Amino acid sequence: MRYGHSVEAVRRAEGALMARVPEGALMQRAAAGLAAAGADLLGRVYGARLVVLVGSGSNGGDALFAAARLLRRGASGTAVLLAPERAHGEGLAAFRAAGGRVTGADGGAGVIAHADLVLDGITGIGGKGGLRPEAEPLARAARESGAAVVAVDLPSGVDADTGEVHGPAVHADATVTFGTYKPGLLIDPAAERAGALRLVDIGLDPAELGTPALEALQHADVAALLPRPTGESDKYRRGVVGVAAGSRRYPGAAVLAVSGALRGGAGAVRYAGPGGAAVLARHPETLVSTGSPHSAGRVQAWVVGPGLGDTAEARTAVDDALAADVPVLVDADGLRLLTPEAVRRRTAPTVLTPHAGEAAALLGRAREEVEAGRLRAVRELAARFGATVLLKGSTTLVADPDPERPVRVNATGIAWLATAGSGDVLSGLTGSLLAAGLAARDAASVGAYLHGLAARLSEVPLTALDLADALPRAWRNVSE
Ligand SMILES: NC(=O)C1=CN([C@@H]2O[C@H](COP(=O)(O)OP(=O)(O)OC[C@H]3O[C@@H](n4cnc5c(N)ncnc54)[C@H](O)[C@@H]3O)[C@@H](O)[C@H]2O)[C@@H](O)CC1
Ligand SMILES: [K+]
Repeated sequence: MRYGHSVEAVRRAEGALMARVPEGALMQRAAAGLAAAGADLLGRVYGARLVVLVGSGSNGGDALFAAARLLRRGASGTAVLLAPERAHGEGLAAFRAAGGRVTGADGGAGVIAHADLVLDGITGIGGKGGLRPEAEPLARAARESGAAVVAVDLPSGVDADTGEVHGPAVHADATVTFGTYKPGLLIDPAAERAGALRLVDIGLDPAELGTPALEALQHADVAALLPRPTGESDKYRRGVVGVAAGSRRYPGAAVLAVSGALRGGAGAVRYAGPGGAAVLARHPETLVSTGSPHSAGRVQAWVVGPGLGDTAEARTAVDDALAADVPVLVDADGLRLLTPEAVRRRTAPTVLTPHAGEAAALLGRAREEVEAGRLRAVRELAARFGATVLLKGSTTLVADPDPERPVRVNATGIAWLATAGSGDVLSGLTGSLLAAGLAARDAASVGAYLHGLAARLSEVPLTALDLADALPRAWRNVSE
């Protein structure tokens, strides 16, 4: 598992550790890790040209000490001081002693143009708001130069706790972060500014960090959660997933949701609705009925919504599924037929899987607002509906109705997933994991993980059916 902790938690753990170690020791650990990452990126340190962007806090101190280490290995460097009177004194002294030159913000763009490596030490976890006006041209110059841009702890200008970006921010090729990941490094739009992530252990005590704000499953976590048949399993004990999707108008959604469901580990898939003929043509193993979920027979979880349309039958399908005392996943058209009260009344878990536009409609807000503040939106939806909410996007988030539990973030997705029907496959897959017995947030986060991985393992441009076909490869990939 990869964890992200809030700034408050980091400050608390750092404070406790600082009381136990000699003054300056943490900054030296940070600087050593940062210098090592810089050296790896450069390949050859001797003769490399460095530029250090230095703000007024300890983030600049880290950058200056790291640069001093690289200068002692034969690099040359210039520090661009954004607040000359407030730059980290000891860091600056070490940098000068190692032969570093110093300039003001005005001289920055010129040196950046010839740099091999730019260290962004403008702000870290102490930063508020976007970059200040004097820093903006430097961030732009860094991005336009051929230099590798390494953010120190965080790309300056992004919000560490939420992943929001208020105004201009540094765009890094890599970020070297200290002690623990910060939520902003894992959630878009900030995550996209961070580039490749590298975590440097500075000795923070996990007990002092406390419960993370965010967690991201890794291969081993997913492998441990995947349902596996045992010697005693039969198809019913493995779980039956019901799919109420598709309509006369959109029969394809039925086929795609069933495709995902067949690859999610349940023992059998029941389909209920008007798309049965199309489903059987592609998946003869499906148990098909034409009525609503109520008359479809026993299942351990329902998936309702993809391609349902907004007819009376669609409404009945959603109401029927919600009335069943089993986990229910509601997606796409189904989301438009929901009320928070109907979801809150349920005792079995409910999973909602909106994309940003659907989430915006549920919250009564603009889509851009949801995209800019994904963490806030997913938490708010989970609280309002008392449901597990999977907010789709480049960094998919899964929030539990219990606000104390960390939000899960999935980073396996790729841009090619934005293709028609891809969400239908995800619904079927996640519903199948629910039917196989996974808890709601595990089913949602494992579903998102496998779905993204399947995309990575597919030929591109990919189609939704390719994704379903690639799921066994994703399954194998995490299990190996
Ligand atoms: N506290 C610790 O024990 C350690 C801290 N470390 C580093 O210290 C950083 C935190 O240091 P600080 O608390 O000094 O905070 P920062 O260095 O992140 O920034 C705070 C300073 O920036 C100014 N500032 C705030 N928003 C700004 C903006 N938008 N534009 C320009 N300036 C802005 C503030 O006035 C303040 O002077 C971490 O991110 C990490 O890099 C590391 O050295 C490891 C140890
Ligand atoms: K930074």
